[in-house]
Amino acid sequence: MIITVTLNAAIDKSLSVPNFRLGRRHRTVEQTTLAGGKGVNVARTLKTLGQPVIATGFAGGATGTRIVEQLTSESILNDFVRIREESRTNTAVHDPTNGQQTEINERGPRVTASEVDLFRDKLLYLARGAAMVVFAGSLPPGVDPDLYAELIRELRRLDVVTIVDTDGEPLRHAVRAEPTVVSPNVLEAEELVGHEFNDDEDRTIAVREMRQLGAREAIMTVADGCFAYVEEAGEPALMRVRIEPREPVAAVGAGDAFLAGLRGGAVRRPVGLRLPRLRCRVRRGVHPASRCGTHRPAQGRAARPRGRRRPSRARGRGLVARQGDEAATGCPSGRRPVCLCPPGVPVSPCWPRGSR
Ligand SMILES: O=P(O)(O)OC[C@@]1(O)O[C@H](CO)[C@@H](O)[C@@H]1O
Repeated sequence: MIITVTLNAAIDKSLSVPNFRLGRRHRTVEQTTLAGGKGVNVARTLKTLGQPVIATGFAGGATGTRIVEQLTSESILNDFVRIREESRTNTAVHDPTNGQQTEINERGPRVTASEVDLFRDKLLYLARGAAMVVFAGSLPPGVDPDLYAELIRELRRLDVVTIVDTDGEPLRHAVRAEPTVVSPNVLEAEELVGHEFNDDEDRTIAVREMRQLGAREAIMTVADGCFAYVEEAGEPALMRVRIEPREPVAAVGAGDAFLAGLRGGAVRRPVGLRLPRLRCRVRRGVHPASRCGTHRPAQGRAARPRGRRRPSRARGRGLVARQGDEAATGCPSGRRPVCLCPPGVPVSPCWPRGSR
């Protein structure tokens, strides 16, 4: 189970306004409203990918009720703390003539100390059945900027993976609490490390710096993918992942969907939080026998003699290929891989021993 935390949930209003100009009156040609906030968007994508997920956070007033009802109508499990003040509405204006988007986010409701206490209790209770908690988005007024950091420390004690995507002071505190992954966008990352990035070298240095600040892994999203410093079989690995450009459906929440896809793939794998090797420029190549050319099994596990394997959570859940699964793995050499591909990706072919 993955839990997503959205302390400043919103109704996202997206307006399509051709030839949008400041200081003028416009009429929309299209408009949509959707329950949002970064954690809610992550939950929606995880649900679409078939991952068990619960969305939590604060929801207040009629807008809060609307957020909860909309999530429920989308069959997204949710358990929000109801607060006295009204949840916010965020507005994005999209101009189809030039593709530009202008976003205006409200600050959100004032949350009281007792409402924060209720949330803390709820999260720590839910986390007992969770593999991962994703903290995403801004904090509403009244919430201590240290809250994410405090919860990350608590969750580390429960052995729960923590992912943080926020900005400003909450991000600075959170990264020092040693989360498993920190995942800001470029602007948020520049603010965190304290300098601007002019080229890819600066961006690569930045993900390394974020790791030095405390995060075990750092992933910085950019327009065409991400820069990442992650653990590969226990070793740190720097990666530049490029994603093929696609026709955008909506610009709001693209980074949240990216994070959900990446983490949804990682949660089922027993060790580390590996990036799928899709279109990665990595230090080591992909084995030529690879049918899909993108995946390989966990190193060491396939080579360990039978009977001496450490039990893994994923294997216990029957999520990885085992001895005798030739038909499933399509392994040409007869060696059985332990496939750690992300869900939804065909089972990886064999990665012979010692070929790395
Ligand atoms: O004000 P925050 O919490 O930083 O961001 C909120 C927000 O802009 O982020 C999402 C897109 O990433 C939207 O659903 C939402 O309105």
